[in-house]
Amino acid sequence: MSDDSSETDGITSRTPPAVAVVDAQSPGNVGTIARAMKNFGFTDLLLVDPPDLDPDGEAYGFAGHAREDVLPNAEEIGFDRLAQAYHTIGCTAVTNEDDRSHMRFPYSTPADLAERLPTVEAPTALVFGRERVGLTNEELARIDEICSIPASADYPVLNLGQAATVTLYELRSLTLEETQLPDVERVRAPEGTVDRLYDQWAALLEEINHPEEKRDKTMRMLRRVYGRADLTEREANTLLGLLRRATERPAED
Ligand SMILES: C[S@@+](CC[C@H](N)C(=O)[O-])C[C@H]1O[C@@H](n2cnc3c(N)ncnc32)[C@H](O)[C@@H]1O
Repeated sequence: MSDDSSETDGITSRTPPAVAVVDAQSPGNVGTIARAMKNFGFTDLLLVDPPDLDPDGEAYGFAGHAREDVLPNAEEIGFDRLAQAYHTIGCTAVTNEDDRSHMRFPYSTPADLAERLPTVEAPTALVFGRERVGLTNEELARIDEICSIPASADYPVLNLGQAATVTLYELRSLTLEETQLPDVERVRAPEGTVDRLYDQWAALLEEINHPEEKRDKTMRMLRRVYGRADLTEREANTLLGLLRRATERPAED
C-alpha cells in the first residue's frame, strides 16, 4: 500500500476485506466468486481488467443471488490503484521449486489471516489471479503479503472459484445470528425439562416393576444416552409426553 494517503480518498477501512480479481478470463469465475462473497458476507468486488459481464451471460448465471448486488456493484480498478489504495493480500499456490520464487515469506494461510485481519486498520483487498497463470511475478512483487491455502504438495492449485470460496469461508465474519444456523443454546432442552424426563423414567421403571437392584444402573445409562443425544427442547418434550402416556396407561388385565 502506498504512503500517499490521497490514494485512499473515498476508501474507508472495511471489515470484511474487498475481493479483487485480476484479469479473470472467464466471466463464470467472476460469477462464482461473487456468489461465494454473498454466501460469506463480503460485499466489495474489485475487478482488474474484467471480461465482459453481460447480464445475460455466465457471470450473472453463476452468481445466484449475488446478481442482485455484489456483481452489479463490482468496481473496475487498475492494478496500480489497487496496489496503492489497499493493503493487498495476494492469494497464490506454490506448485514447484521454480514457483517458490513467487512465494514471499512470511506467508499466511487463510486461517492465520482470519485471526489477524480484524486488527488490520487499512482498507484491505484479497487479490486472486488468473485461472491459467495466476498472478504474475511483477504483480506479486507489488503486493503487501501472501496468502496460500494449504493443499496437497502433489497438487496444491485450486481453481480460481474454489480458492476464493475456501479463503472467504475462512475469513467470514458472520455472527451466528447472521447465518442460517439455529442458536444451539436457544433450542437445547433446559435442564429442568431433562430432569423431568429422568423423573418420568424413574416412574416408568417403577410402573413396570423393573428390578430394584438394577434401577440405579439403568438410570445412569439413560443419563449417559440422553447426555450424548444433546436433546432439543422439542425432542425432550415429545419423549416426556410419550413416557407420561406409558406411565399413566391403565394396567392391562
Ligand atoms: C488456477 S489458479 C492459477 C494457477 C497458476 N498456474 C498459479 O500457479 O498461480 C487461479 C488462482 O486461484 C488462487 N489459488 C489457487 N490455488 C491456491 C492456493 N492453494 N492458495 C491460494 N490461492 C490459490 C490464486 O489466486 C490463483 O491465482
